[in-house]
Amino acid sequence: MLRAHTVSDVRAAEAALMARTEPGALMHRAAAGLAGFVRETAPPQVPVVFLVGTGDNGGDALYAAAELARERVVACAVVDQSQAHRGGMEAAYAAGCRFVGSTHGYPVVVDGVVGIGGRPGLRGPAEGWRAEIEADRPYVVAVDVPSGVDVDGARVPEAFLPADATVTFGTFKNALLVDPAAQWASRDGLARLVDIGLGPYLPRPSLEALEVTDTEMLMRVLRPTLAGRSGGPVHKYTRGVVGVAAGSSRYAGAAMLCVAGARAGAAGMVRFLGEDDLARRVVDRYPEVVAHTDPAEAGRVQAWVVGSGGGEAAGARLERALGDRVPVVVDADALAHLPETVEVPALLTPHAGELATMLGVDRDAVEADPLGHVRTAAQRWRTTVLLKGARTLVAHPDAPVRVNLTGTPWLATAGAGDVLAGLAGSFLAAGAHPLDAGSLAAFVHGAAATAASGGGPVTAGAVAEAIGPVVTAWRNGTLAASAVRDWRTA
Ligand SMILES: NC(=O)C1=CN([C@@H]2O[C@H](COP(=O)(O)OP(=O)(O)OC[C@H]3O[C@@H](n4cnc5c(N)ncnc54)[C@H](O)[C@@H]3O)[C@@H](O)[C@H]2O)[C@@H](O)CC1
Repeated sequence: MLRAHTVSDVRAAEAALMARTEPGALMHRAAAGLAGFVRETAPPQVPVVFLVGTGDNGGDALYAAAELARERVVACAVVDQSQAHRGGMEAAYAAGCRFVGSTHGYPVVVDGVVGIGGRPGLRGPAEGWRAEIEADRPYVVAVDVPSGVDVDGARVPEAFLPADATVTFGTFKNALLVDPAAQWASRDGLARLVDIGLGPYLPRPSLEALEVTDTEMLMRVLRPTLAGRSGGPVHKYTRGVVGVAAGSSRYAGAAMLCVAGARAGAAGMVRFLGEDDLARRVVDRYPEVVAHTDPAEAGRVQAWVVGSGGGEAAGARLERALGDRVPVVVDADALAHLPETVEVPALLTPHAGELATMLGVDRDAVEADPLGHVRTAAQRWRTTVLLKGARTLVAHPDAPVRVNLTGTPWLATAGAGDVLAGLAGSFLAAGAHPLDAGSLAAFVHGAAATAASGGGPVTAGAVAEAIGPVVTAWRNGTLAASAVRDWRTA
């Protein structure tokens, strides 16, 4: 798992580690990692300017500047020379760095104005540098975090310094993984992490993200299928049955796509419950699905998916599903019918607009602070909430929030959410905890979209078709990290 920690947890871990290391050792490790990244990014003939603030973030920048000044032209623009890191300033002078007041003429800018000690926003000369950068468009490398962002909340104020890449130290920070701040931290989607030895001193993370190397959670959900001799015989019922009560005559496609997601996942069987005509069309399309039109005759399921394209029937369907006392995915129209308390293990899957309605706030407020709002909803219903977005979040009231790092902007397409809900339902039916079902579904869904897209437009149906091969590759260890996401920006 990739992990992010809060500022206070990073500071506590740093203090514990510093008590056992030479003074300045951590800063030198950070600076060496930063200098190494700049070296990889820009050839030696490219001059670099370092923006230096008054704290240790500026200290990292100064030592990296000193290291690189032996190889290339390096300048430092310092917020306040009298308050800058003393050892770092001496090293930069001794190495022959130029001291300048502007970023003009430097194709690479390293932003060491503030790191985790910064208050959101920019002040003093940094405001002017921001304007210069906006005009000149140099390549900006942020030190630890882009200066001015809200590091724990991942929100962005009006004034901050967007980066093309970020080099971070010890662990990820929330602002590097969660939008909107994460959008401004790196053009290819993920900050570079430099190990400075904090690992053993870090507590439970604030955020976690599944990676291609994390097959353990997937294997747990596949266990009913792969149990073999120790687990007894395997048949479709032991793998789990997922019930899909989705779609309406108006949104027939939602039923198809939700079933497409459900049948591609871990469950052994899909039951569909819906209107006569729709049930017939689902079976025509997917003959392996068992369809019912009368709720009283729908057999047992291990999990329900309710609401995708559900129209007016969504409320009644949700009530009925909750009455079955099995885990449930509550999607789209059914979210408006949530009871005050949900008594079964549940995964709520709103997008920003639906979450805003659930919480009685504006959609803009959710988009400006998705992490805060998904946490609020998880607490409010004491259940797992999956907030769909470019970086989908899955929050449970008692666990680190999971952020999904797979996918492509092409996945923002009609019907993709229906596929996700069905897929999550199949993992629930196979016995996964809602937090794992949601995180696995988001991971596989994003990876399938990336595979199906190949860098261009993709349909929700094509995403569903790509799920099986992605699960197979993930299980077999042949899923490449570079193949699960495509976040290149223009
Ligand atoms: N905590 C750690 O484990 C490590 C921290 N290191 C570096 O140290 C940084 C944290 O250093 P500090 O605690 O000194 O804090 P920062 O350097 O992030 O910022 C604090 C300084 O910036 C000023 N400031 C605050 N908000 C501002 C704003 N909005 N605009 C302009 N100036 C502002 C403050 O007056 C203070 O002087 C990390 O981000 C990282 O770069 C590294 O040296 C390695 C280890």
